[in-house]
Amino acid sequence: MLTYDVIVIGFGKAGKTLASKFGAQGKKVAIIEKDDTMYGGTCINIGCIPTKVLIHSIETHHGFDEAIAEKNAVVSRLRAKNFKMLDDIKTVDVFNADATFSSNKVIKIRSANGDSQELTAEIIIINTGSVINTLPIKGLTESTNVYDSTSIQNLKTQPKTLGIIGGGNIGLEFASLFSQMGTHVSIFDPQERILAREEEFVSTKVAEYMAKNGVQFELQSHISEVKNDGNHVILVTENGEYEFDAVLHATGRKPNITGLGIEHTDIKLTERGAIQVDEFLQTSVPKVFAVGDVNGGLQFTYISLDDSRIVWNYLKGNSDYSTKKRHHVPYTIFLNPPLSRVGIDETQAKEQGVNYQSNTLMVANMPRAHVNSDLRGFFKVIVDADSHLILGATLLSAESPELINLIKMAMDNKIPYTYLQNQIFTHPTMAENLNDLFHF
Ligand SMILES: Cc1cc2nc3c(=O)[nH]c(=O)nc-3n(C[C@H](O)[C@H](O)[C@H](O)COP(=O)(O)OP(=O)(O)OC[C@H]3O[C@@H](n4cnc5c(N)ncnc54)[C@H](O)[C@@H]3O)c2cc1C
Ligand SMILES: NC(=O)c1ccc[n+]([C@@H]2O[C@H](COP(=O)([O-])OP(=O)(O)OC[C@H]3O[C@@H](n4cnc5c(N)ncnc54)[C@H](O)[C@@H]3O)[C@@H](O)[C@H]2O)c1
Repeated sequence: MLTYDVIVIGFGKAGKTLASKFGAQGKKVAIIEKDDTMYGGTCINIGCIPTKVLIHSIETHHGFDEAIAEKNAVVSRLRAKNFKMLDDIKTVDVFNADATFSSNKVIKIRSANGDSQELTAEIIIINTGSVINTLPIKGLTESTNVYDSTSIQNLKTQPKTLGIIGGGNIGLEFASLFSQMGTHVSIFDPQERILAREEEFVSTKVAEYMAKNGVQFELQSHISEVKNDGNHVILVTENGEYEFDAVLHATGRKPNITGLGIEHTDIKLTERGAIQVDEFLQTSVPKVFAVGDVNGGLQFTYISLDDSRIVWNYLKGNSDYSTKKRHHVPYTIFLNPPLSRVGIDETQAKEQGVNYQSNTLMVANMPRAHVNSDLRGFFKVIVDADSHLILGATLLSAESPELINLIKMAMDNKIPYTYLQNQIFTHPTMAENLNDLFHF
């Protein structure tokens, strides 16, 4: 049995950050990653980074083959860099093996060649991420030319037509990507409108821009079967049959606990199959933590990173910050133009009975938008009319993924909107429009 100070299962954002920090302090750390194409985790290898390289490449007028090559180059570079970052630390051992709990504090690791050994540590960090939620639709897994968010990134040729099952973050981002390449895309989703959690006019505007790129929406539709006709894929719905060169299914991701041997421990699961944690991400076993997607929280890389901060501080005896104190989590869906959100929107302000004011500014009225020759979108904010604090913002525009972080910072630091109204901003930028946006 090998004894460590800390064992990390999974090379995701939180796990690698903690392994690196403990290693830098001279702690003996084992980090176990079962897949040698996944050093750095989902984000770097099959998630955020490759998808955004593809989007950026296509938006800067590269073709399909070039975009795929660029994506492969970036991913290989970052994967190698991530591996080296930990492998170079003397007290950190990186194992390429499958990890399973034998008991609360003992992990059995098995490498591809069948070798196995047992490891133990007082502190164990579970960072096994999430896996694709494959719906039990007849023929979905058996049909050819049907892809998930990972396999579609390795397509050899650009499909002329693409059907997408699921109009969530992944479905919409791939729809935007492929439609900009000239592929005819159709999105199938049971909901009445895309982005159902956003205000209706946001959904309408996003749908309008996507439709201009040729995206078709098959909403309130239910797929009963997926089948092949030669090389084509047929989606069978109550409204008829639809034929495509390729189909992507993207209907959510679920915490990855398969094969972890949770049944050999006292770790509890939530009703939804995530690892149950407290506000410091500690499981029901003391000093065993679950960080990132596996604990059932928001599935973003920056949440996994924030989880690592909470665990790090907690283990250093600082319990000032916890998930209970995590506020104003922003997000961006990388469409064209991108949609970025933080805080509450007007519908939620009304529901909460807040005395609010709202303001909307159209991108077409912004000088920088004319420089960029992109007049699409709007900025909308909600403020508290009494305290002057910012309650939320929805930005549908170029550069919104950067701008939203500025608004989040103002919200976190309780900076009143009047400050942004009178702040000096460089010109011509999209940020300078915050002056007018906060002018009520
Ligand atoms: C297509 C796509 C696009 C995305 N885009 C964005 C985005 O733009 N922005 C954003 O913030 N988020 C995005 N996300 C979400 C983001 O990627 C995830 O929330 C984040 O990567 C989760 O990280 P994690 O720390 O939970 O673990 P992960 O990075 O998922 O790492 C878990 C690791 O554990 C390994 N593992 C699992 N089980 C075992 C075991 N038993 N033994 C050993 N190793 C094991 C896995 O192989 C994996 O490498 C995207 C996701 C996808 C799929
Ligand atoms: N930009 C980003 O930050 C980013 C990008 C991609 C993914 N992600 C993360 O990855 C997670 C997973 O993304 P996702 O798009 O798979 O999940 P999601 O939860 O965002 O969307 C799932 C979609 O599938 C639809 N759906 C459910 N059942 C269906 C059915 N039978 N037929 C057709 N559609 C059906 C839902 O209505 C929903 O629109 C996201 O929740 C997000 O946290 C983030």
